[in-house]
Amino acid sequence: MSGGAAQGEVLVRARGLRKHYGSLEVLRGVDLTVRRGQVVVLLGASGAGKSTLLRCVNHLEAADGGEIWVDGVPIGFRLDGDRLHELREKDVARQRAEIGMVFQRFNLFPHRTVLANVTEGPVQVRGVPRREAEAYARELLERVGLGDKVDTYPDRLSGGQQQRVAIARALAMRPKLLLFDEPTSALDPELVGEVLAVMTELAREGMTMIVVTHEISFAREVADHVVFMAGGVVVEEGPPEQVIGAPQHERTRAFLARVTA
Ligand SMILES: Nc1ncnc2c1ncn2[C@@H]1O[C@H](COP(=O)(O)OP(=O)(O)OP(=O)(O)O)[C@@H](O)[C@H]1O
Repeated sequence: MSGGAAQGEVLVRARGLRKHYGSLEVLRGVDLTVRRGQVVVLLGASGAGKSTLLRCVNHLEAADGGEIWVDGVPIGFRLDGDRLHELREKDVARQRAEIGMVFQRFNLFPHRTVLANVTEGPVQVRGVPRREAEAYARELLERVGLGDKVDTYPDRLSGGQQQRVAIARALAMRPKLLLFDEPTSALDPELVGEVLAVMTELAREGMTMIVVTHEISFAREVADHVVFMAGGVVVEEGPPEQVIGAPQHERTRAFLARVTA
């Protein structure tokens, strides 16, 4: 989608990432590289570790081993000269503010208008003046096709509209990276397209994105790079025409046959 992005600088680099819950090893040495402007789609069956990987990139989970760097900054640590220090809460909040996340469930504040849902982060986390945050929020809501819904409350919106508010909310922080965790799987089928259209537009504009989805046509048409995970490891990765068009691994073939059936 992003054309020359393959030559872009590395924005996310994970090396040998490990994570376990009790005796369950969820990530067993995962490497991931995302370049600026790239759209990377993570595919894999339920339990493969995709969400956990996203949550490690976004500070929602701490990895047990390995490293992740976002824009040259190690997640969980701050570099001071050549010394690593554990981040303080404030630093973590700042790092997270630069990474937008859109979840399967939209997690909007029900008692706040659409506009207030979008301005909340910039006003409270970043200290952006409300007037400025509101002007930008209106612009973003216009972009996701909800310019006429600013004063509406979330429960008056369809699932697709709520997810588009959630995307505008993630963009309001002016993130350098957007993470999507199955953004369309809670939607009625007829509403999936409107959310994918917004995501496709963002990809065209050069937003760097990691997307966990089972929407194979989105992966085929929009992704620059597809990563197929199973059992906490990356089984196969490459451009969509390779991983989706001509998968090399039996597990990838079986997965694709199942989701496209
Ligand atoms: N907080 C947690 N505590 C215990 N186990 C967890 C926790 N989070 C995830 N798991 C387990 O880790 C495994 C991987 O989960 P993860 O959500 O990363 O997989 P996934 O590939 O995203 O699958 P899904 O599509 O179902 O979300 C699953 O077996 C899940 O039950």
